[in-house]
Amino acid sequence: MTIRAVDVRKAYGAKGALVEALRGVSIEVAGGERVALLGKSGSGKSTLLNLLGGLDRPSSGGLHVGGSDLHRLSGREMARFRSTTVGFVFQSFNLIASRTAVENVELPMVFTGRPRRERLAAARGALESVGLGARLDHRPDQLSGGESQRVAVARALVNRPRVVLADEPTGNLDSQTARQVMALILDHVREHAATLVLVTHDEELAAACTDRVVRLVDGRIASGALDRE
Ligand SMILES: Nc1ncnc2c1ncn2[C@@H]1O[C@H](COP(=O)(O)OP(=O)(O)OP(=O)(O)O)[C@@H](O)[C@H]1O
Repeated sequence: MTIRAVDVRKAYGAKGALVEALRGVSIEVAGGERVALLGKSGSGKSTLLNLLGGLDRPSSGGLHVGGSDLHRLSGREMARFRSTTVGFVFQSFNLIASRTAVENVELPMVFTGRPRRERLAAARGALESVGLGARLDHRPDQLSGGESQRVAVARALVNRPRVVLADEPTGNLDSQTARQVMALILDHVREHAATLVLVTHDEELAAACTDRVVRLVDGRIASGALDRE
């Protein structure tokens, strides 16, 4: 699924204390392509990723993912787009503390209308596929960091998203666990010809796991916006 941002700007805060996180970003990522977003802290990487996944809205500019013009969607349509099309993985896992592993993975399926029994079976299957079949009923505080991130990956991928957006997914993991987590994400991307945008500080990870590196500097793209660059 193709992702396209056209002259996207994003400012936070009110007049007088305005932070311009993105200052006119245009980028295209082809269906099935894997792109890394690199840049210094504060350069706008997470802001851009959140806009591409419909977690936030731009101040101006166009965002097109597959056939959807994200900037035109209602809140309800946006929630549907996120749950059916996008899988998010965050550095800090973002699991729901009061829910078990299986309940966390079930959550994105609630919007699909599948019956609960089927959702739970799919959640169990997804956890088994990331090697957590023995941790189904554990809550996040009963899991290690690596296990938590594998639950988060199972949750992100359970609806078979055509777009995977990962924000420093291995930032809190040791190198061996980091490799396992990246392998799970990359296997999904390959198997489903999904589009991957990976935010990272790690040049080596970017080179090993993606087809193209896009660099952000102060809210603008410095290089890599087009695949011929
Ligand atoms: N919700 C917010 N409210 C106000 N300012 C924000 C908000 N989110 C981000 N910013 C500001 O926007 C700019 C870009 O932030 P962003 O998180 O996109 O950068 P980043 O490149 O992902 O950084 P890091 O590598 O540290 O995660 C920063 O100056 C940040 O302080």
